[in-house]
Amino acid sequence: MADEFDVIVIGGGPAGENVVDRAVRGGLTAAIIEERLAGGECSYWACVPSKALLRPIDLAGEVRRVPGLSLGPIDVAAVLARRDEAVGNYDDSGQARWIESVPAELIRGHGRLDGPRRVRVTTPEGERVLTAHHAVVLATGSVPALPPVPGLAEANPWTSHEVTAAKEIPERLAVVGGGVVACEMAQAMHGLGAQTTVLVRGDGLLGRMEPFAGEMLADSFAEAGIDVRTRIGVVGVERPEPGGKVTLHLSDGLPLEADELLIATGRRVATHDLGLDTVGLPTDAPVEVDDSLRATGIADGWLYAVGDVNGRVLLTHMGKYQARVCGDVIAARARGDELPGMRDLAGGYGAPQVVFTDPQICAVGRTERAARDDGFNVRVVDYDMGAVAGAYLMGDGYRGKARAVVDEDRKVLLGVTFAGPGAAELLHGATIAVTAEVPLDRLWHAVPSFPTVSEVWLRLLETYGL
Ligand SMILES: Cc1cc2nc3c(=O)[nH]c(=O)nc-3n(C[C@H](O)[C@H](O)[C@H](O)COP(=O)(O)OP(=O)(O)OC[C@H]3O[C@@H](n4cnc5c(N)ncnc54)[C@H](O)[C@@H]3O)c2cc1C
Ligand SMILES: NC(=O)c1ccc[n+]([C@@H]2O[C@H](COP(=O)([O-])OP(=O)(O)OC[C@H]3O[C@@H](n4cnc5c(N)ncnc54)[C@H](O)[C@@H]3O)[C@@H](O)[C@H]2O)c1
Repeated sequence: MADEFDVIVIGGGPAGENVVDRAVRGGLTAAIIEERLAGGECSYWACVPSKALLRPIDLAGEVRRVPGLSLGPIDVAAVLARRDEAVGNYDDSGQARWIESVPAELIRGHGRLDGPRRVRVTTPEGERVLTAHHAVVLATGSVPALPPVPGLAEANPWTSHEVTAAKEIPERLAVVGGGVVACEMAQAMHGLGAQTTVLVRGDGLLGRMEPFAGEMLADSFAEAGIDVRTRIGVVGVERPEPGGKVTLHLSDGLPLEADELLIATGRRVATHDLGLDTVGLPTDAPVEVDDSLRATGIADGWLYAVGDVNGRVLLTHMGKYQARVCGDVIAARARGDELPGMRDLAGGYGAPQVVFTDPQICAVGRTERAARDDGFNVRVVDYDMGAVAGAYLMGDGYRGKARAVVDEDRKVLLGVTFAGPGAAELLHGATIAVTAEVPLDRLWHAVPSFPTVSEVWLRLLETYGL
């Protein structure tokens, strides 16, 4: 006799956990299947450890900007120990207790679809076959992708997994990629003592954001001594001794030697051995969903996908948001409401994101380019954040820049980007303004406190002409 649940979730990361929470709140029974650690990539090998490694570097930057404070050398062992604490020493018993408290059943093992509404789980004790009354939700996340460079796989390079769990800081680190993982981890490893070279295939860092953000970050990296090389490819890799020195052959013809190599060239969805073929879906592509997070092309609509695996936005907070929508939708449909109101709207506005480098790069909504490509009547307003009184008080030589992208037809914000120290906490105001489509003449009455960096909002609106 098969085990039966109202909802079965495959993948116990932040997205999967939030589906279970919402579905159970909606009166359903649920099971969640996890093959590694409950809490997912985010808790152990991504967001949490990376931010634990970056926090001291961020703070050191702040201290350097304020006269009268002195900074001793960073105690690397203490930083790594705090990182270990932040990831619960790779023990998920706290998360497992939380799942029990929902209440939901945590099933440890590898889950795969086995035809409509059925999930086969390989557990340490043997095989279990589960049946879902209402829904199966895929929340299996993503894994690092290695480009097909000769010698690379054999060189056993670091990916985000190894760098966030580093036990030692390499003397010389080569980083391939110019995206968020490359930038954050180059900043962290350099700050902890690695001589760091970043090899970027494109023209600059953070190519999906406003160009000034990547330029400011590249300037800051150069000042700090991080060597950023753009328009360069890796054509071959050699590592004769496992764990020994690694030589990168570059497209400019010059070799680069390093003690460790970090590949940060993006991710692919975790759909390997997930049984997608048993329900007629492609096995190596993101699981396409509609705005209620229901997989498209499935008869009876019992399959959903949330988080990285649907390829919409690879960010924890967006995966959790999708999960809340998805859990509520499943519960509503189970009650017989075939057209529940909940929909993923936020993704369409442009997700908020903070890159935790120095300067912090924060953005929500559309960049100028994306807004123009989408056909909006765009006006761009820029302001030097260093000219705001609150920024001066934050420290000497505060440099920052803000950009607002305005829809001139509706007089609302389409996107906002801030680049500057401590800018992360400015972002949510922008997220509210963009998502709620607050009219600019109404936003004008949201008075920022003096002397905070938030006064940049006032200056942006004045520069616009209000
Ligand atoms: C270095 C790094 C730093 C990041 N920092 C941030 C950040 O600061 N902020 C942010 O918003 N995002 C950040 N991200 C992105 C974030 O980690 C992901 O968007 C997030 O983890 C996605 O959550 P998820 O639940 O979809 O998947 P995951 O967190 O990947 O969890 C999926 C879970 O499913 C399990 N699983 C997979 N297949 C199966 C199976 N067949 N059976 C059973 N279990 C399975 C996996 O073991 C895993 O535990 C970062 C990513 C990286 C790599
Ligand atoms: N603070 C945060 O919010 C945060 C932090 C880390 C990661 N993340 C998320 O995790 C996801 C993965 O991050 P990522 O940095 O791995 O991916 P990414 O897609 O952001 O960046 C990948 C980079 O690698 C480059 N690249 C791709 N293929 C290459 C190749 N063959 N050779 C050389 N360069 C190549 C790309 O041009 C790009 O610069 C992102 O979507 C990101 O949003 C978020």
